[in-house]
Amino acid sequence: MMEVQEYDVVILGSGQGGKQLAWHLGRAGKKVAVVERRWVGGACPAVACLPSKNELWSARVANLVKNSAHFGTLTTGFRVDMGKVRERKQAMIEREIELHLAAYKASGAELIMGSGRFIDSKAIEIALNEGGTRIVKGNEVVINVGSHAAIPDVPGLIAARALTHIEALELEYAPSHLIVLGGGYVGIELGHAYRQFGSRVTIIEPGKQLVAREDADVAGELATILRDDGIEVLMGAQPVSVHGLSGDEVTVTVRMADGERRIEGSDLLVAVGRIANTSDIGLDKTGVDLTERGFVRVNDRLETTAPGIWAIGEAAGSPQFTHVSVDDFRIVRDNMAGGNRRTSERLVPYVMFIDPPLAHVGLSEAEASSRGIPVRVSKIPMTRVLRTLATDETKGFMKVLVSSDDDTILGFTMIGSEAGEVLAAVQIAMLAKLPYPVLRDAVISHLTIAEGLGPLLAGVPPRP
Ligand SMILES: Cc1cc2nc3c(=O)[nH]c(=O)nc-3n(C[C@H](O)[C@H](O)[C@H](O)COP(=O)(O)OP(=O)(O)OC[C@H]3O[C@@H](n4cnc5c(N)ncnc54)[C@H](O)[C@@H]3O)c2cc1C
Ligand SMILES: NC(=O)c1ccc[n+]([C@@H]2O[C@H](COP(=O)([O-])OP(=O)(O)OC[C@H]3O[C@@H](n4cnc5c(N)ncnc54)[C@H](O)[C@@H]3O)[C@@H](O)[C@H]2O)c1
Repeated sequence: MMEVQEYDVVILGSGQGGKQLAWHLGRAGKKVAVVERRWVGGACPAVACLPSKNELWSARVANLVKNSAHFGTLTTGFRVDMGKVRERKQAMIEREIELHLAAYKASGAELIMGSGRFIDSKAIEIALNEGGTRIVKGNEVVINVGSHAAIPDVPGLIAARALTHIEALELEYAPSHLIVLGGGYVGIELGHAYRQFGSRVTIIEPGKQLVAREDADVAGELATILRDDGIEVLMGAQPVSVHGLSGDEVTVTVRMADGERRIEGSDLLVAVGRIANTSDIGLDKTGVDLTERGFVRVNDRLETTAPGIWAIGEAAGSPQFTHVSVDDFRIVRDNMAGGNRRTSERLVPYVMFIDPPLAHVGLSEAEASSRGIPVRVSKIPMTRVLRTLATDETKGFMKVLVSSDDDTILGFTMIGSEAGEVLAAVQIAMLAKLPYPVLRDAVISHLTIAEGLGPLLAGVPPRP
């Protein structure tokens, strides 16, 4: 019988919240093990947020150079070196790995590289990457195994060896024509980046709008921006078959309201959502239940249905953002220590990093309406923000929702230059429960984008 090594806490998956918890508990003197099969710091710094934003930044530079004559800088032709783009991204990932290893070492938490699977309620057998097996058991266990890209059941898609975000971030060429399945976060961010690198891009979205959770005016503005930049956006387009091979020649047939259409391209990216990595980790041995969609069932303290087992991040069905997984860590940390923090009490912002970005926090108009919450709405185009006169970054708008009952800010959405930074200012006002006239009348530096909050909030209609 193999030795079972006992720990105070075992964390399965070095995800965004789990690693923070490991470092915290390790520093506090607990005996902690983290089991990670592939990426030292989880998906975000290896194959998701950081590498994608790194390449998106390179794409923005390419776009600025392409348009530099407009700003008075003349170049004698330019070309994008995708090998160099990938190399810069890879160097950042290597630095991240070193930083993560140093953080593990400094905290005293043990990182075990291997694939983990429950064999008992709190015991995990690890197939070690270096060969061999270990069994670790935690007094408490945390599941932080994340998710992977879903591959829809479309005939010919598997044979076409389509890219997911992982392979798309490794390309050493800009595809001549990239076809993207999915008009969500990954498809739009990477599709837009490759357009800026010079690819022809077609985005195929079965829904009636892009980014389903946003208001129709937001999704419409986004589609306009993508189309103005030369991206073909097909909505209400259901992929029915795929032929050929991504990286060579690939054809996607879609069914649309007016019949079938064939799109011929060179490369195919699949970005249709995520599936939790929960199917093969032995949860049947634990008493941990899953939801119908395969996420670990948790309460809003992030406790699973098995005592002493917690779940964090995407595997727990939390909103699919790194900052949410990190907040899950804070909730589990405090609840493990006897506190009572809840996921239902938090305000979750998010930013889609296209150029210009889309940022949102709080209620949308559609949510307010479906929940019967009366709101006052103000919206201004980015052309009303004085800074855009200087930068020519005039695309997009700002929109704010204020309660009709009092002066509370309930929601904010912006597509426009620096949207993510302006978002944080509004989010802080919301957290502080600042009545909107206080922010409206704040002295905000001229000539910043945030200055636009003045005219935006001045446009809030009076209380009915
Ligand atoms: C292309 C892309 C770009 C993104 N950009 C952003 C962004 O800009 N901002 C943002 O907030 N979010 C972004 N996200 C989302 C963000 O990456 C995720 O929400 C975040 O990484 C989720 O973290 P997590 O804690 O759930 O786990 P993850 O970071 O997914 O980590 C889970 C870890 O568990 C490991 N694991 C799984 N099963 C096992 C097992 N059986 N044994 C051992 N280890 C296992 C995996 O290898 C992985 O390392 C992006 C996602 C993608 C795909
Ligand atoms: N900037 C960020 O914070 C960032 C960036 C990337 C990803 N993410 C996170 O990762 C999550 C996953 O991203 P994603 O883009 O994979 O999913 P998504 O849920 O954002 O979008 C998936 C899209 O694919 C469409 N779709 C579904 N089935 C399809 C099919 N058969 N063919 C074509 N399209 C289909 C859906 O209608 C939807 O619009 C995001 O929701 C987000 O939470 C965040």
